[in-house]
Amino acid sequence: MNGPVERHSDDSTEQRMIRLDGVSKTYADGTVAVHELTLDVRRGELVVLVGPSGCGKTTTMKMVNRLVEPTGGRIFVDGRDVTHVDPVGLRRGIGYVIQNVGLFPHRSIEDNVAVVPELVGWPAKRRRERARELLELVGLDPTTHGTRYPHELSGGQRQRVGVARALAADPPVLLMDEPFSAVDPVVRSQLQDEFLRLQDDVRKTILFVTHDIEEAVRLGDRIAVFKQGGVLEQFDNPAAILGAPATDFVADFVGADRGLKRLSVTPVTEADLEHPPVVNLEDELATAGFAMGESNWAVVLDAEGRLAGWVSQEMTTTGTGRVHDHARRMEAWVELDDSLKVAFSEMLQWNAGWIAVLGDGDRYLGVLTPSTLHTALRRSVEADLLDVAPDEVVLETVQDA
Ligand SMILES: Nc1ncnc2c1ncn2[C@@H]1O[C@H](COP(=O)(O)OP(=O)(O)OP(=O)(O)O)[C@@H](O)[C@H]1O
Repeated sequence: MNGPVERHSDDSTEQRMIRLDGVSKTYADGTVAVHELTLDVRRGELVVLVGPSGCGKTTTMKMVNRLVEPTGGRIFVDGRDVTHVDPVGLRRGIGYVIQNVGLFPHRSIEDNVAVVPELVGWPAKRRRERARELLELVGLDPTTHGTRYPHELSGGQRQRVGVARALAADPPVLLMDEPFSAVDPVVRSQLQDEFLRLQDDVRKTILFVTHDIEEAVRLGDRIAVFKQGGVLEQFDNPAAILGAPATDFVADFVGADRGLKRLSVTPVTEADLEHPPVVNLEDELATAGFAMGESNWAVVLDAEGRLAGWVSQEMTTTGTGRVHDHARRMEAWVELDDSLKVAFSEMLQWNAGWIAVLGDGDRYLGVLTPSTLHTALRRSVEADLLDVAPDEVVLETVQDA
């Protein structure tokens, strides 16, 4: 394996919202929590810090809002060196979400969300409107939940309030420290989905800490993998972390099943698709049978090129009339850019030997089979290893070996 890598592209100064420049932290007792860390987060990007317990993730994050003072190096937020600015003012411009949220127990949910706007002197009406708007944004009903107290909500709902509170003053930067780890796996997965949708809307610059590689892969635009002593082992996009771990430590950390994890970060592309015969709903069965040639089945489209179903060669030889009298509906489909994981679970759910791939609002593009799905996965792994585009990869097959 190669040594640690740090890949950057498009790194103009305006692009960088958070920059750590050779930052270190040695605690008073001599513990080296972070060692000369250089790392940046681009505007609107979500970077996940991941690594085993005690590797310095939380320390790194807390140095950005100065809850911990670095012992070396410099930190920039939006181009400004924040190492020596007033920490209280700094923190007002940086949203902070932590595990177990830390809501004020004797304040209503609405008031909890409005804490920062209150601190910075917004009038009551504006605070209330903002709180209600944010509760809605994170999937809570302001009328039902806004007047309740923290203990009257579920753990997942409290985490949502934590996110709403962090967004209240519309800070450009969010720091999130294991925000979803105190809830059960099902709620956690829901919160992650909602959070991704929310981030699509609000596009904040986010530094996110977790010790869970699955969460990192799901949420991160880029992932920084740390090992003990706050040493950065690899900083790259999820596909590259899974497909081409830079060190043995990263390979161990992401796990032997990284090929499977990779399914969730590899999108279906047009190059992966097969193109079986296609017939039209209005075709005569005989014409359709002829168009199928040697194939046992064909995809059926309507007049606008949308997926209508499928028809078998046998139906065309035993039946009469037109395709639409015999075609079967096709329930198993995905959209272009869905992940291979979504495609694979769709195949399993419908027990289907192939699934249709649609793009551009319902337009049929081709099909994906278990074998093309496997090829797509191998191609994306090879592409990362060779650092080329996926369609430039020539895969060896067992027959070639
Ligand atoms: N206030 C402190 N004084 C001394 N050592 C500390 C202090 N805070 C953290 N440490 C030590 O610094 C190292 C990094 O801690 P940190 O909390 O940053 O790790 P982490 O990666 O966030 O861990 P976890 O995943 O368990 O939260 C650990 O060895 C920890 O014991």
